[in-house]
Amino acid sequence: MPEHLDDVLRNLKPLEPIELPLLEARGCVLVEDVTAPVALPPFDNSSMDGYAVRTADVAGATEEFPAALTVVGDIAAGARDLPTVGPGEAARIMTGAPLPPGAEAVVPVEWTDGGTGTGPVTSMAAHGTAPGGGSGEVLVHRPVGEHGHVRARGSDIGAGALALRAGTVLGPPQIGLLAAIGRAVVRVRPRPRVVVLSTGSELVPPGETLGPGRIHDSNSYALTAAAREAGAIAFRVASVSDDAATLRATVDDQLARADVLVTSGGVSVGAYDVVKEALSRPDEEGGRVEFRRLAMQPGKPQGFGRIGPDRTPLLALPGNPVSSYVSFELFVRPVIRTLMGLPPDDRGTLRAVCPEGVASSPRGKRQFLRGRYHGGTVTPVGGSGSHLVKALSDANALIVVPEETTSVAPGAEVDVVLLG
Ligand SMILES: Nc1nc2c(c(=O)[nH]1)N[C@H]1C(S)=C(S)[C@@H](COP(=O)(O)OP(=O)(O)OC[C@H]3O[C@@H](n4cnc5c(N)ncnc54)[C@H](O)[C@@H]3O)O[C@H]1N2
Ligand code: MOO
Repeated sequence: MPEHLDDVLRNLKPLEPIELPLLEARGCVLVEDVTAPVALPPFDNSSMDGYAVRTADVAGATEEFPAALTVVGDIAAGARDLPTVGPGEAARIMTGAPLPPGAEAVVPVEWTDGGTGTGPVTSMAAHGTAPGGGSGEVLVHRPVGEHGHVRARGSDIGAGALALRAGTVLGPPQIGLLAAIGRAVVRVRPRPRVVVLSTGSELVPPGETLGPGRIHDSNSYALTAAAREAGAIAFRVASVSDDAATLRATVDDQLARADVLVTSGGVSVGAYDVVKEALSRPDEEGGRVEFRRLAMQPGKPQGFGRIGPDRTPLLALPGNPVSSYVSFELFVRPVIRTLMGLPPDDRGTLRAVCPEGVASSPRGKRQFLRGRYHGGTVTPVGGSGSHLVKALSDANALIVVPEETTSVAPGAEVDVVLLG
């Protein structure tokens, strides 16, 4: 099984970088060092709604003996023409507004009478209802130190400094930083385009009525959702019936928009296993898919190859719903991550106590049982049947039983891979 993953990832290179608008770059890997063209904050500004003052004017101020200052203006965030604050003066100032010339600090409005001539206030009167707030007199009840409640220019990042290093994965805070320094587009590894195609003449899309012997196509939905969750741009193709020529034509058509192709079903040993039939032969460019049986359960039959003019990777997953999902986790997710320039395995394994144990596991096969993990304990859900989609949806983890282990005693520890 690890050998199969090695084969799948061999010679797989991250996609060529492209420029993307910020929000499209979320989750992508940055490929350039980004420096800040401007300082953050770009100017000294107030961290409180209050009054910009000269510290000497309010030294020793108390509620009993307040400092009375003349209000020389009102400074809202975004203000351009700033009043100069001279001795004995103050300017009413809002959070984020530039510190005016002459002022050295800000006293929060709660330390003042807000210009009301009464006692301490808890807020300012709204400019709309009391437009005179930028004039008159204010009584300040407490002193403030130099730079008090002032956010200094460049205190976050200086102009010309490194904001983000190449290789950073762009999460929401990094996207926010890029926006803050004025970057609208960035150079990143793009999301791979993954085309998901299920096969089987029994398949009916959800929303349509089932006829005799028919089932709803669930794999293409689960796999497309999984590909998107892994970071890909995923397209779901309507299921293809068990006809090799139709399947081959569909796959060839889809190559134009695929960085990766994923199929489900048709890889076992039955008479209608058309994926094998359609993709085993070499294509015009010599690309072909190789089919194998791996020592794992679920997910024993697997196909992998590079096809078409661009040698597009194709992973042919088994049709049983749990098998296809587990196969995606083990093989397709690492492909998507590698193409994005991310480390292939982000899930990791942890140890957990399994109070119920595992009664039996096939010798010589690595078994991936579905489990519910909580606080260091994991409980198997639904048994080993690879048709059990409800149990899969109840699970949040895979319990990994190694090849040489044929049972796990109740209360023993097991390896667990947390899902999603
Ligand atoms: N004689 C043998 N039979 C089987 C073997 C074997 O070694 N010898 N292996 C079994 C294992 S293990 C698996 S896994 C499956 C793999 O079969 P295929 O990949 O050929 O898949 P299908 O036969 O097309 O379907 C299997 C099963 O899954 C259902 N299915 C298929 N596609 C979907 C879908 N899109 N949504 C929901 N369900 C789907 C399908 O109806 C079948 O029930 O082979 C075993 N057999
Ligand atoms: O490998 Mo099958 O995938 O065991 O059900």
